[in-house]
Amino acid sequence: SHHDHIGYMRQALELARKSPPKPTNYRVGALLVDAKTNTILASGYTLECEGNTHAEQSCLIKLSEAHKLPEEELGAILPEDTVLYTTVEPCFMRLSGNLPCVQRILRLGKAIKTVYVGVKEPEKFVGENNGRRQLEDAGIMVVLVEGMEKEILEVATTGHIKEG
Ligand SMILES: Nc1nc(=O)c(N)c(NC[C@H](O)[C@H](O)[C@H](O)COP(=O)(O)O)[nH]1
Ligand SMILES: [Zn+2]
Repeated sequence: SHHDHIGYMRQALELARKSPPKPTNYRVGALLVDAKTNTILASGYTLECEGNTHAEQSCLIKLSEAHKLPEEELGAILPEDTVLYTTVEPCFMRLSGNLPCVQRILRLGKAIKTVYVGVKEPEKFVGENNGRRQLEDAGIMVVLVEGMEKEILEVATTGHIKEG
């Protein structure tokens, strides 16, 4: 139910608050959840893992380390009802040139069934984010969990220079 989604999105937002503010990215929190058993498989926040990492990417890196598998092979071990919660929708392009999280999700095949997002990505860095379309074309549902947009964006943009 929406209530459960809000609960997980709140947890993801708490994770986002751990991210060190930076003017060139967003502070995001993410959870990989087994929706059948309601258990958290991995959590992550922006810059948690070594290097210039995204929240969703950090979840996958941690699972990759736990299972001693390359990230792109995690589809083999993820439960069939795996879903992703992320406070900001997965990136489709990154100014750093690193592999976007939409591609990381797509290369896992059918492993991730649904992506729950707290907000669409603002157009500040890369313009209109069309990643949602790529996910849906691959049969992955993208669901906007409404009600937390303001606080998610406040946390996401803490490191940004405020105009005016
Ligand atoms: N969903 C999502 N999770 C994150 O953890 C994060 N930082 C972003 N941010 C999206 C934004 O478009 C990119 O941060 C910029 O495009 C800069 O790219 P880098 O992050 O330096 O690779 N988006
Ligand atoms: Zn990303």
